[in-house]
Amino acid sequence: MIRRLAIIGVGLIGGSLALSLRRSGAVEEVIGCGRSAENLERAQALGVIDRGCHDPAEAAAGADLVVICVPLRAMRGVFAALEHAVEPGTVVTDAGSVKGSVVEDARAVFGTPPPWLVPGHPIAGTENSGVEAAFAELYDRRRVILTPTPQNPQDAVERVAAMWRAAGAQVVRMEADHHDEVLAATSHLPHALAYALVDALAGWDDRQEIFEYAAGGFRDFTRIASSDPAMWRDICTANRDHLVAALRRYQQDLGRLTDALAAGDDEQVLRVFENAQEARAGFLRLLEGRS
Ligand SMILES: NC(=O)c1ccc[n+]([C@@H]2O[C@H](COP(=O)([O-])OP(=O)(O)OC[C@H]3O[C@@H](n4cnc5c(N)ncnc54)[C@H](O)[C@@H]3O)[C@@H](O)[C@H]2O)c1
Ligand SMILES: O=C(O)C(=O)C[C@]1(C(=O)O)C=C[C@@H](O)C=C1
Repeated sequence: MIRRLAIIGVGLIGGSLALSLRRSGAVEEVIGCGRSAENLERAQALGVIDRGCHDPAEAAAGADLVVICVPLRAMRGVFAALEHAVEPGTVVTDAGSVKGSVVEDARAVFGTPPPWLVPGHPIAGTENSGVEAAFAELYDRRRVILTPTPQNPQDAVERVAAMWRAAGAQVVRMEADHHDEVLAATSHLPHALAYALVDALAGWDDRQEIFEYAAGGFRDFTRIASSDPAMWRDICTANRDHLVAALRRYQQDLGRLTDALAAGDDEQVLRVFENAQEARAGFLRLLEGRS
């Protein structure tokens, strides 16, 4: 049971966490921290938080768990605000989509990452932002990756893991750089490709006609290009090296497919499509296996 939970950044991710913990009866009181009074009032009206404030230090006072759910660019400022505010026994975690940059931010503010800060990342989300988009089921059977630092005591890591399990998620641990390499391929690359595709087509001369006759395939492929551009700028630049490597590798594969098509190598084109279909079926089985 969490007596007092502080959510810094009450949007899709933080709001959904509060709702899922309320659903399971795992939290007594939720304090929300944000910049705009209007958003905090909305969060309170939606039953996401019990009360709000603007200062992370005030939100953290007396909390047993603090979860930082702000865009990556705001992470360092929140750490600075928490520096002298975290009381003994309080554990802090975050939901940032890149973990190496969060540890770097912690080093920049604290020197050594503090024992009470356990970095984490829920692998769940949607293309919608803000507290209005939050829902209690977001983390059901989804993975949460924790990337503990050498400074973290075991009980702090376990406290964060127990919170995510109470929210419905399955928790795994990983080294931060490995996390960033894997997520570059499965999350950051697809987002970059979706944005790039829609941006490219929007710039073609006959764009009116292109969008006029696009349907389900185009909508499914590009859903994630509706995500918040600033948030994704932060994610892609925070994971620049791994994302650039993934993009270059993908460009090579796309180049080979382009060559096969241009050369009339229909067998090769079919091989690529068959491999992809089989691999995606395996991915869907993996997802179903978790439900
Ligand atoms: N959206 C996703 O699919 C997803 C999935 C997993 C993790 N994440 C990560 O979770 C974090 C939050 O993403 P989200 O989708 O909930 O975004 P969001 O825009 O829905 O919510 C972020 C909230 O933080 C607030 N905020 C910004 N700067 C702040 C500051 N300095 N102090 C306090 N509040 C501040 C914003 O006003 C907003 O209410 C990001 O770091 C993102 O990388 C996102
Ligand atoms: O489903 C979506 O819309 C998402 O973008 C969720 C998604 C992803 O799967 O890439 C996005 C960012 C995260 O850090 C984790 C999950």
